Amino acid sequence: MIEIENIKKAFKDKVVLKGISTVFQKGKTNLIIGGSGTGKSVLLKTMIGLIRPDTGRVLYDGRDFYEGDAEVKQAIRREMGVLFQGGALFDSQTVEQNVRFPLDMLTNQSMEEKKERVAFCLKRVGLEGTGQRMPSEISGGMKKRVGIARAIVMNPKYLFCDEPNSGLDPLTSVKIDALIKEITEEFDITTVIITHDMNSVMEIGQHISFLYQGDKLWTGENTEIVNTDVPELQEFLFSNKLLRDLKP
Ligand SMILES: Nc1ncnc2c1ncn2[C@@H]1O[C@H](COP(=O)(O)OP(=O)(O)OP(=O)(O)O)[C@@H](O)[C@H]1O
Repeated sequence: MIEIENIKKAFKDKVVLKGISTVFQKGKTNLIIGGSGTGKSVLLKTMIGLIRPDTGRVLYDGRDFYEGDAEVKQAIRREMGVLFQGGALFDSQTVEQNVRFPLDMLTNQSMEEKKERVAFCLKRVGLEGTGQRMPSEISGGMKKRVGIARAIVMNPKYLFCDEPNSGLDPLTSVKIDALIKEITEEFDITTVIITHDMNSVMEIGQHISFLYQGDKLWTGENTEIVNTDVPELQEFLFSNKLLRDLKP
């Protein structure tokens, strides 16, 4: 579980996060949704330590990420997996080398152990036998799967995904969403996903935080979201025709 409490962040006089509090649950796909420029990426960055919030706390299973000592912070960092937008693969390295990268950087495992772990992760994301291919030889959906394999190779407790469906067609997006949800449940990971894909909201929105201009205006599940009475969320949801047709 990750708890964030009263996270505020401003860049000079531009206030981006106005005091966000929420809880991201273990074994669930926790979505952060909202329109462009509303602070989703900045919030995610404050959670993983790329941007320090001006005030507020981030607690990883009760451990304070910013106020804990250096070892606690280091331990939490090692428990994080991140799926970057676009996959962020190294083009000059094979699929296997890409997935192995965190193990090479952060562990003392033997090459045999690392290869075994990489093979397990590649198999889990449906890419068995592709380790020797180059990123340029595989499709966009496969690249995302490689990114997921790399994000889980260290057996993370916390998984962060920034727009996992960007650049994918609708069918591939559904498959990637389903894979992230399966992995989250199977390995009991606290997964946090930034998205503005309404399909993802309905498919895997087990816990949703809606941001609007740096405030959190709504929290809940996909099953109840269409019943919201928050006007900003209604506007966000029902800009999508499919959902407009479902409007109660
Ligand atoms: N390092 C920075 N310095 C100054 N302003 C920033 C910085 N990072 C983000 N911002 C500003 O913070 C605001 C929120 O940006 P953020 O990237 O979090 O939006 P977002 O909700 O993720 O949007 P999108 O869906 O378009 O990615 C934007 O106005 C952005 O310009």
